Amino acid sequence: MPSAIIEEPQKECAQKLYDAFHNFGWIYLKDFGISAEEIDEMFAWSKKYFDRPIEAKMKEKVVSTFIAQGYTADGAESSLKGAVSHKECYEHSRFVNNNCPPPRELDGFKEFVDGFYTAGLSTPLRVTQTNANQKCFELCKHVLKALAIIEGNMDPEYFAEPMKNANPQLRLLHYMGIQRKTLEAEGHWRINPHCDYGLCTILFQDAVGGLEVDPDHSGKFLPVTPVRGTCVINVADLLQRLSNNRLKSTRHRVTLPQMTEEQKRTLGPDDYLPPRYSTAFFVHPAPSHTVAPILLPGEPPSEYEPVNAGEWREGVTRRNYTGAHLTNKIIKDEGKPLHSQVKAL
Ligand SMILES: O=C(O)CCC(=O)C(=O)O
Ligand SMILES: [Fe+2]
Repeated sequence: MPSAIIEEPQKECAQKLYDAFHNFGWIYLKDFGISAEEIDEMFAWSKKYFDRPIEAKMKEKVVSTFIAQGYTADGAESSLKGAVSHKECYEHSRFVNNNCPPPRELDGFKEFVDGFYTAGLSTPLRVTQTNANQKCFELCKHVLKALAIIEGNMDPEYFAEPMKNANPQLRLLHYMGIQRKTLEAEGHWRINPHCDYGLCTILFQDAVGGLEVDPDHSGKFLPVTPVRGTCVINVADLLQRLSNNRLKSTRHRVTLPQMTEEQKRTLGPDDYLPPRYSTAFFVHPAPSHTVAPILLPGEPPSEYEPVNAGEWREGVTRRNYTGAHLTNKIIKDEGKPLHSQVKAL
């Protein structure tokens, strides 16, 4: 039973958020404390990171599915057999970042991306300035609290403990400039249709477009048109399991943006689409946390078994990186489970 008294305005806001997640699976959020300029800064850092030579980035590639941290080259990760996702990305972790470019490579980058996690920690890790990226971790905690207030009569503080040692994953994405005909070919995407596999995802996109969602899993994808100064939040697999399908994991993909004939004519030489930048913040609970479905009174047993969050995450990461369909098997699986490396905060 809820252990705290929730004020009406807070409850009303939580209800709106919950209804949007329940009915659509994803939302746009505005006025959430991160300005459009701060989001621009995020993409400016991304651009600096990806503009470096491929040899430098490959030295920092992801080498373990337990600590999926570092660089992933074009084509090295795909969650769909037979699909090619034309993107490169950089994953940053809250705790272990051995594959982060050193200051001599990219001065200031580590401090910037580290900052996604540091707000709100009551330890020496806490920093006094508050910038956009620190607010991401705070934002995800607020969103989860709002959902807990409404969902299945949960304790509003339900997520406080699993988020304390949580290791959400920050992912900077760069979709290289690409010919239109490549993306029009069967099985080619900027990112193939998939569901995220944490609790939920906070996503920032630039103005290029191409993100689409299929919340009903019916194959009918709708464009998520970029709106400056907003972020998009979508439900992911663990929240679907936890809520016993009351919240549905949102299927999504990135492909050709919707374009008028005029826009197609002005694409430039050889029909190249401009590059696209986005940043995802995948909200995962602490690896030791068990995610078990919450049943409403009288509900029949769930189709979902309880899962350990760390094993779940590692299992999906392994599938995405080492599927037989991928030629670039970069994972050596030599890492130790993350929770055994995390020092007590
Ligand atoms: O780039 C985007 O807009 C979506 C990225 C995404 O879905 C992912 O990385 O899981
Ligand atoms: Fe995704």
